[in-house]
This record gives sequence, C-alpha cells and structure tokens, in this order.
Amino acid sequence: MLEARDLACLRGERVVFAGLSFRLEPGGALLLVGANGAGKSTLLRLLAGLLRPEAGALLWDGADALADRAAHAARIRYLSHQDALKPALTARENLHFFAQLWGGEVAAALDALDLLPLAELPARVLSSGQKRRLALARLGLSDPARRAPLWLLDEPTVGLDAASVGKLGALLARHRAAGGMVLAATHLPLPMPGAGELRL
Ligand SMILES: Nc1ncnc2c1ncn2[C@@H]1O[C@H](COP(=O)(O)OP(=O)(O)OP(=O)(O)O)[C@@H](O)[C@H]1O
Repeated sequence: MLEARDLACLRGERVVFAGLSFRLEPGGALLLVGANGAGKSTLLRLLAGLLRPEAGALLWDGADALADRAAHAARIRYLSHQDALKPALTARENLHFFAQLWGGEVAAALDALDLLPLAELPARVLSSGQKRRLALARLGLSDPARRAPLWLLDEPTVGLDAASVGKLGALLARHRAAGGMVLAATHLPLPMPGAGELRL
C-alpha cells in the first residue's frame, strides 16, 4: 500500500504544496486534478523518487518508500509528459529495449494500443498521438515476476483519439484487477471507474 503523510514540496523558493496526505490500496486509482501549475507533475515526480519532499513521508507498506531508491524504481512505471522514444528505432525496437529490462511480450504490448500495423516504422515518423500510444504501450510490458504495481501517469491521454483512450482504459482496468495501482494527472476524461480524486 502507498501512503503519503503530510507531504510538502518546494520548487525554487516556492511551496508548491504542503500538508498533502492520501492512501492508495492495491487495485486503487487516484486522479490528480487542479489548475495549471497546481503541482500535479511535481507530485508525480516526487512519487517517482525524482524529487525529495521538503517535509512529510512517503510510505510503502508502512516503511519509507524512498529509503531504497532501486527498490522504489522497481515498483513504479512513470510516464511523464515526454514520450521517451528513440526516434531512429522502430516502434517494435523501442518496446524491445524495455522488454529486455522488464520482460513481457512486445507483440502483445503493441497490440494492446493497436500498434501492430505501425510496428516496423521508425518512431520519428509516427504522429504525436501514435507516439503517445507507443509510450503507453510500455505499460503492457513486464512478466508477472517483475510487474511494477504503481503506475504514475502524467497526462496520459493528451493527443489520443477516442478508440485509443478506450484501449488505455482496458489496460488500466487489467492492471487494477491484478492488484495494481494508478495515479494519473489529467485535465481530460480518463476511463478509471471508481477512481478517487485528489485536487491540488
Ligand atoms: N524546476 C523548477 N523550478 C522552479 N519552479 C518550478 C520548477 N518546476 C516546476 N516549477 C513550478 O512548480 C509549480 C508546479 O508545476 P507543475 O508542473 O507540477 O504543475 P502542474 O499542476 O503539473 O501543471 P499543468 O497542469 O500545467 O501540467 C509551477 O508553478 C511551476 O512553475
């Protein structure tokens, strides 16, 4: 279980948020909402272990989640605003790189976001929505032994068409049904039935 207790975070000299507490149980999901600049991306970066909280604690099963960075990295998948694709590699090769780290079936992960017809194209020629789909397809990788329970998604549906939003919804539902958790910052509708809302 993930628990944030009284988290505070500074960017530059400014307090972005303080006194932030929430819990997320296996199978749970939380939508991060708030105006531009409210701190949604900042919170996701903090939860990913990329920023230190100024105050408060982040706990995983009751223990300091950030004490062991490698252990924390293994339990998360973080999708930022950037798609983190290698432009010269094909869609299939981009996923193959991550499959070597996490395991999983590249073809099935491509298929989950309807990318098999585009598999042999270099990432640089994909449209922006297709690039986002390829970034999201990484979530479909990993064998059960290396499954990362906590997915941190920053504006996952930007640029996606309605069919792709539905496919992402199916991926999120499968993850949660297997006990996974999702935290997603978004200004757009995201199909996550039963998700809580955290307003920053
Ligand atoms: N490296 C930085 N140095 C100083 N301030 C920063 C830095 N990064 C972000 N900030 C500030 O922190 C605040 C929160 O930014 P953040 O990107 O978390 O907002 P957000 O809620 O994700 O916004 P959006 O909806 O526009 O994506 C903003 O005021 C931003 O200017």
